[in-house]
Amino acid sequence: REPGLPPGPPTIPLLGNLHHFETRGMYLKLTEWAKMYGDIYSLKFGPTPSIVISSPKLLREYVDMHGATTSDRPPVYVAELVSGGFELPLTRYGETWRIMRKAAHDMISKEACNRHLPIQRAEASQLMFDLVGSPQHFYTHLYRYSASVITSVVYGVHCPKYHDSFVEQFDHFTMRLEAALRPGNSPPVDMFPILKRLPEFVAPWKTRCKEVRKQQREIFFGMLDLVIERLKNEQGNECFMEYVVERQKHYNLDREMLGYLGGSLLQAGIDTTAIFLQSMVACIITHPHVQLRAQQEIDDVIGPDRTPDFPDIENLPYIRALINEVHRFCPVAPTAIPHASTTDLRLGEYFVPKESIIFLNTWGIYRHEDYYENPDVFEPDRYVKSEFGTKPGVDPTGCRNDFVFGGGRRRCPGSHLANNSIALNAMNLLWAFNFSRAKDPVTGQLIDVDLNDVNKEAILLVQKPFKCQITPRSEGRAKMIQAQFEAAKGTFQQFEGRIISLTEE
Ligand code: HEM
Repeated sequence: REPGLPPGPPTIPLLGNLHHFETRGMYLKLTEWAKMYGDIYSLKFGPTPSIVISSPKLLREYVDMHGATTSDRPPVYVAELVSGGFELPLTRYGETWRIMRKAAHDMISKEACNRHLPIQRAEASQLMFDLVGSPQHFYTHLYRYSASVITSVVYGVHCPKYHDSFVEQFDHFTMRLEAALRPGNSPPVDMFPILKRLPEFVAPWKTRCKEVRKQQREIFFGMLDLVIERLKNEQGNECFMEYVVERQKHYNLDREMLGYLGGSLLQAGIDTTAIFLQSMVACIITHPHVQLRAQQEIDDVIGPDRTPDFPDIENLPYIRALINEVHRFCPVAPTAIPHASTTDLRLGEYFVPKESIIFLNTWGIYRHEDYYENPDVFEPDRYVKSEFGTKPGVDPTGCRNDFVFGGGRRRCPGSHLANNSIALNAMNLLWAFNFSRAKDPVTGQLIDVDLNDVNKEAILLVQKPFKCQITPRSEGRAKMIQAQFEAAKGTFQQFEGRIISLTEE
């Protein structure tokens, strides 16, 4: 470890800290080290220095306020093999990133998101309708919801079902992509670039990347061509990709960027929102007192005679607290996406060289005992008692409720779209249904759900599949859901285009 770097776990020659780095459940290891070495500490991945930031105050000082110098991404060779550096979340900080980010911003900024409310409302009606019909398939219903909102907004295509459809194919493709990119599934090429020269017959990870690249391009460019064709035939439906295709010159986007722009939004927007909703259901089942209080609030403010709508969230402080607590307790991206420095940095008493990796330890921040009372307990009430859920007397500098969306200039541009989806569905689901533990059909025993039982292999924080019972709160509510879904069909019509299959030429 070079002098000037923050302290950290002892290193060994050549590997640095690589030998005891845990890729499974990495956020837990990063947080364990934060408890030992402090809110900023350093690690060495081979020759590459990295720092880990684990407090609101330092995140603000060192990332949010140093946006110009901390917004790069570390090079990830496997990601370059797959998408040639064009996938927006992993694109290096430079002209390509700027062009693509600007276009994405024009579609999903806070103001632009108002245009997407009708389709989100219609999709949320279908989600409730699907849950009334086959509650046991809630996993795929939530995923379909999330996918269809993104495909409608980005490509103008509604996805009415999960099975045997684009949605299912995309879900499976995402698993293959994640397996190709997962740290640990390829040797540490970024630290030891000589490994890039390994021929394919001794490097099966290269073959995997090539295959995933082919499939990804089929999806991304297939969807793009669908939009171009629709425009040619004057059958446009005012989706985002039509808008940018028509202004391709204005944005300075070439075909490669266009393909990956839409694709990046698919990739970044679908899983994340679906995972949040799954985690929310798990938190509700495991905390019946929270469900009761949330339903009580909804009943008092909205009543049984209408379904909730976007503006209602302003009058539902407990539902807002519940959402914040789910983000805190089950952060979808527990280590965000690593940033990298583009210049040497002086951070307080430390010196961090150019091209260091910067980890935003979201999990560690949300479980920080100096900020949160009993951080390992799920308790939405903390956000009712204080704006940032923090304990009394905490200095609120840097505190916010959206650490889960990252920070600085790379902060998630989809947070407004995601927040609208999350708020509407949280209100709808609690208005419409009772959630409880499922019964084992053989023993009749209630099946426990363990919030700590997450898929440690995954990059995002995903609950392992769990069972639960979802029942409409009354016959009247089920009927209202049916009527609302019928009414939503008018909105879907606009987005009812042909959707290509991955296997189609
Ligand atoms: C609950 C839902 C979501 C969560 C938790 C989430 C979280 C994140 C995080 C942590 C990052 C990295 C931020 C950083 O580097 O500091 C990110 C980046 C990104 N997200 Fe999201 N996201 C969500 C939904 C969405 C949606 C709905 C979209 C688009 C439709 C989206 C598009 C993106 C894009 C394009 C990036 C890359 C930004 C860049 O590198 O400049 N996300 N997201």
